[in-house]
Amino acid sequence: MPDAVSSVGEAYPAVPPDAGERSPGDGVATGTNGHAVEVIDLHKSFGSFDVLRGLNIDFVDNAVTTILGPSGTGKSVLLKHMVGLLEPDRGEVNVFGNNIWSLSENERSDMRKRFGVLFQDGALFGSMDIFDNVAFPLRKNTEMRESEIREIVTNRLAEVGLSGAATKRPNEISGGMKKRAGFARALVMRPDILLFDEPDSGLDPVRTSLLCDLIVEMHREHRGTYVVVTHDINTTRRVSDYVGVLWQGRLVYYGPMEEAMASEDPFVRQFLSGDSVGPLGME
Ligand SMILES: Nc1ncnc2c1ncn2[C@@H]1O[C@H](COP(=O)(O)OP(=O)(O)OP(=O)(O)O)[C@@H](O)[C@H]1O
Repeated sequence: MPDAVSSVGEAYPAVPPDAGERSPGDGVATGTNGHAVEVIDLHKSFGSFDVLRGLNIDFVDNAVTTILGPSGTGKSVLLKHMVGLLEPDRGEVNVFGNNIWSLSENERSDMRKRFGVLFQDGALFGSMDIFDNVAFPLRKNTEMRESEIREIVTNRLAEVGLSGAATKRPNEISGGMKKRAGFARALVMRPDILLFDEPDSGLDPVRTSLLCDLIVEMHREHRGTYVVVTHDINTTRRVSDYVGVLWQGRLVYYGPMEEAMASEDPFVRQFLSGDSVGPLGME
């Protein structure tokens, strides 16, 4: 297993990522330039539908970047490329300076272990209790003794406020608790990069706020590069260091959170205000 902690730097780079036009191979041969993941000219089509159409975005090491965008614009497809579950038609995804698709299958598999993913519904196994769900990645991917696993899982469950739910099955707990259990499981391998696919979906505003606080707290505690896909402006405001807006398979805005909130950019303004009039249409 790769050393999940040492590769992550301590501070945010002062310079935000370059979201301009680039070609594969540009400036990626050496190191990461403070970027955990670099997405370069990414294209992906399904049949005749061009989903990603030359997407460029870099994810700053140790920062929380939120990706906003209308439904169907390719946010989940982007996350799947980042973790190496989808192969680009064109372009590159470099993780800590390595193009995922230049790696051997074994190396790619090791690379995937540097990611944690929190799916919309927590993606818990219904047949296992919460403890076993959280322990699953450790049992599958490591040689750890059961006593070590117990200690780690107990700590992670305490951090997400689920100590009392360890023996419950997923169908015995609420949607918010499932998300927290999914979060504990995503953290258990000490990932360098954590991907959240709409962590707030299906939660009421109070539980959304509590989950956001937890994301911020866990990031402060464990560090790492967090990428949060959401439609929720309150989530964006609460958790983000940087904000990107995706539309029609391209990045149409990128900036630090405070700038995004004050931005006059028409894409950002329309998304933040939920206005039906503006550049973001149904097509
Ligand atoms: N494996 C696939 N095969 C065919 N089409 C796909 C596949 N995966 C995604 N798509 C299509 O790509 C488009 C973008 O999907 P994606 O799930 O990335 O959107 P999204 O921006 O995450 O939307 P939402 O906010 O609604 O979750 C959609 O039209 C979707 O149907």
